[in-house]
Amino acid sequence: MKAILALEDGRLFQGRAFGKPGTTTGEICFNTSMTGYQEVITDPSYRGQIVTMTYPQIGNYGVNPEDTESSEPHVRGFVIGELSPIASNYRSRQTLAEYFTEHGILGIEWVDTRALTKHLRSAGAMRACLTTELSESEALATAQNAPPMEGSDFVKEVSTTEGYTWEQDSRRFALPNTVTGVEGNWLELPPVKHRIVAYDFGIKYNILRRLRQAGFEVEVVNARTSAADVLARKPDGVFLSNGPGDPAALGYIHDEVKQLVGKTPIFGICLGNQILGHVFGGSTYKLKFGHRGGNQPVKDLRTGKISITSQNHGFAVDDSKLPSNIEVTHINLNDDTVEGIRHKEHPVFSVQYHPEAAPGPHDASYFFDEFAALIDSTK
Ligand SMILES: NC(=O)CC[C@H](N)C(=O)O
Repeated sequence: MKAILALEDGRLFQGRAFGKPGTTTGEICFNTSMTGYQEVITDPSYRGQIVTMTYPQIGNYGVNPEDTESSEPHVRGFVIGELSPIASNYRSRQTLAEYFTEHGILGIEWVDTRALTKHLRSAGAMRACLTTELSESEALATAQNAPPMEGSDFVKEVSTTEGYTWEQDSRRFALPNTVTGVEGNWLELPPVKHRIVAYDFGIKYNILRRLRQAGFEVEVVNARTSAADVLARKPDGVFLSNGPGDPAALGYIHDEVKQLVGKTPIFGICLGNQILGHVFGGSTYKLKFGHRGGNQPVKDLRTGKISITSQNHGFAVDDSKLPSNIEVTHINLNDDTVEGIRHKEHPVFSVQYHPEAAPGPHDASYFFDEFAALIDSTK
């Protein structure tokens, strides 16, 4: 079945549909990761977006139940060069096309994703319509009428309704006995040392796994939980998660987090970093085309060390608006944008990128232990 991808500026692409036929709109963005399509598709931060993968062939290792980053896919649509005709891996349970059909997601293959990505890099992020039903002119009009990403609160769609304590089976990380031949070959989890509350703005499973591996018991709460409610639980610290949409549209969250600063140690990732930017009196702005992929170079300004990092963000903290009690600790070497900040008086720090990887490099994974050390230093 034929599919059309129409960009709001009139650029059109045609290809072959897979997954669930229909019509979908969203902000179109590109991800340069070579592997990890399943983690990308299920990352709640992609809510409201049509994602293009620049890696030419996708789907070759299928879909398995262990590599999801949340309970469902969040991309509004998926654009690729070629859907692998073979899904082959010992953990694969279904093909990507079957998974999309089951979850109602429309994909398009046979798109020149290099041309599309170069177009987005020069023209900037924009709205798009992906359809198997509409004509080219109808698809274009639908893209132009879609709501913009600026001002969108998607956190309310993805945050957990009920609070819960993260339970982790250490065997999740094991290679099965059928591969290793060894009974009980799994990663032992350390004993719980700290108890924290994590705000769920669209949290990825691997953040929860990495926090547990660093000795945290994590109580996950809805994005609307008040600061008073969080403090009443007497946590050792508070974590602010990643999440979708425009960080400037979340005033109700900024107001609560503001009341936590100075009361408890805080660590934020991605949307959590942007929320802290607002809480500290600064602001965020939309990047021309965002950072999404597993090869983003970040410099730690305190040590001079460079990490290759996993990223997924379309907004950034404006360093010119940060007050003098906030230190910019990390910058992106591609465009000098803010990648990490720290409060000079209170135990609060955050990074714009993804130390949990999933997918991507593990250079930055030490931040989970740094949060534990920060909590210890304040006790
Ligand atoms: N991964 C995230 O937390 C993304 C944060 C925000 N939605 C952005 O696009 O910049």
